[in-house]
Amino acid sequence: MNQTASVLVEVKNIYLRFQQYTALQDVSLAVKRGEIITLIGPNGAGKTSLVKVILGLLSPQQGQVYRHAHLKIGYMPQRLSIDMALPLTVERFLRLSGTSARSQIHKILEEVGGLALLQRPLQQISGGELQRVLLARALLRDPDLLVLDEPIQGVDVGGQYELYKLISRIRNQRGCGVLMVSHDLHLVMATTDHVICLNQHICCSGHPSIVSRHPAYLSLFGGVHLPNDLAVYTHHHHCAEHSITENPSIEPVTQNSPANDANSQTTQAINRTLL
Ligand SMILES: Nc1ncnc2c1ncn2[C@@H]1O[C@H](COP(=O)(O)OP(=O)(O)OP(=O)(O)O)[C@@H](O)[C@H]1O
Repeated sequence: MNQTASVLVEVKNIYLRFQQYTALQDVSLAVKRGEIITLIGPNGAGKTSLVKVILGLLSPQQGQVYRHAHLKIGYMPQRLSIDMALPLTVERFLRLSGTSARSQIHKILEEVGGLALLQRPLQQISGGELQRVLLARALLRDPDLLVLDEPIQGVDVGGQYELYKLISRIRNQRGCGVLMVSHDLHLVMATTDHVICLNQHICCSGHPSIVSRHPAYLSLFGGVHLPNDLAVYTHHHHCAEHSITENPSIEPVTQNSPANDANSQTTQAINRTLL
């Protein structure tokens, strides 16, 4: 079996600088179909910047970005750039992303447990309800890859757990890949396959139970007592556990090769949904 066939996106050896400040150093990762990958790291670690590089919204100074041909991405941004004073129902807001079919909007809102919100004014719904609406918007394109930048913002603790369970259920039912950003590893532990701990570079990565005991993770997020019988994970800076060597169905799209039509359409579609 071709191990690289299910890779949806891959970035290799990314360096990103803002003027003199280096936000990302030698970062590599890949997301496969059916897999949930979580990026964790402290404030300013470069998580959103990395997401934007993957989406094609930021161009790194070095490195390569590959996206599967005709990849459809559903993106849930960290911040909603919309004037909340605008009188906009949830349904109208979802229609702004280009979907006119009412039945489709109903179906997706039902999937995220938000059908009752359909005719509610957007500015009156709670933080947790808004996150479900934003998730619905990301799903409207029937994405191969869901990219969720801090999906639990503004959600209370019980709601956070429910939202992660919902994301996991969506992955199981749709078989899409999920890349999400989180601040709290323990909340996502049960619902993520692979964690990447980022602090400009990749400090450690692997299964959440391993990362949660890794010295680099502990030095960033504070220690817990380790049981003696737990295996110690070997730390690799700049590791790329899903590295691929060759895949004709994966297309390079960064600076050394112009974006093809499908990829530029993806980027345009993402930009449209950013409002
Ligand atoms: N457009 C920009 N111009 C200059 N600096 C930027 C820009 N975007 C991000 N940065 C800087 O890059 C660093 C990484 O920012 P980024 O938003 O990627 O971090 P983050 O890990 O997502 O943080 P948070 O958890 O607080 O959202 C920060 O120091 C930020 O100030």
